Amino acid sequence: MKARRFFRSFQFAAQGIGTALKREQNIRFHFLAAIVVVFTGILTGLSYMEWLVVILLIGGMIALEMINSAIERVVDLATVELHPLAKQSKDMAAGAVLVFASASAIIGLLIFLPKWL
Ligand SMILES: Nc1ncnc2c1ncn2[C@@H]1O[C@H](COP(=O)(O)OP(=O)(O)OP(=O)(O)O)[C@@H](O)[C@H]1O
Repeated sequence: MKARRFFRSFQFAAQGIGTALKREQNIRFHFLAAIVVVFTGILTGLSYMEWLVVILLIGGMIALEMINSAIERVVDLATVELHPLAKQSKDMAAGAVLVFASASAIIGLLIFLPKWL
């Protein structure tokens, strides 16, 4: 019974990923970018620790982008009218994505650049 419940939750989560991929261009872009980064990592040759960091950043970026999309949907569901709190909520969520993306880009450069130069 518990295993069935767990499987159902897993199915819903997979549906969420499918919906995000279908409906959100940003998330498709992040998946594509992740594939490019993994191939570049294989060609460049990363250490065990560097792979751990890269995988963490890729997973974190996609997960955060999905949370951002989820927040946008909840806000749109809560109000169709313009509201300062709706704007703050959407903009903060977008800001969180920007913060993580900037940190990921800097870490990516710190990992890859020394190997290429
Ligand atoms: N209900 C609302 N009330 C006030 N401001 C809003 C509301 N909905 C969106 N905004 C603001 O308007 C701007 C543009 O929002 P818009 O809806 O175009 O994009 P988004 O919903 O943030 O993202 P996406 O384009 O990916 O759907 C953002 O600053 C957002 O915070």
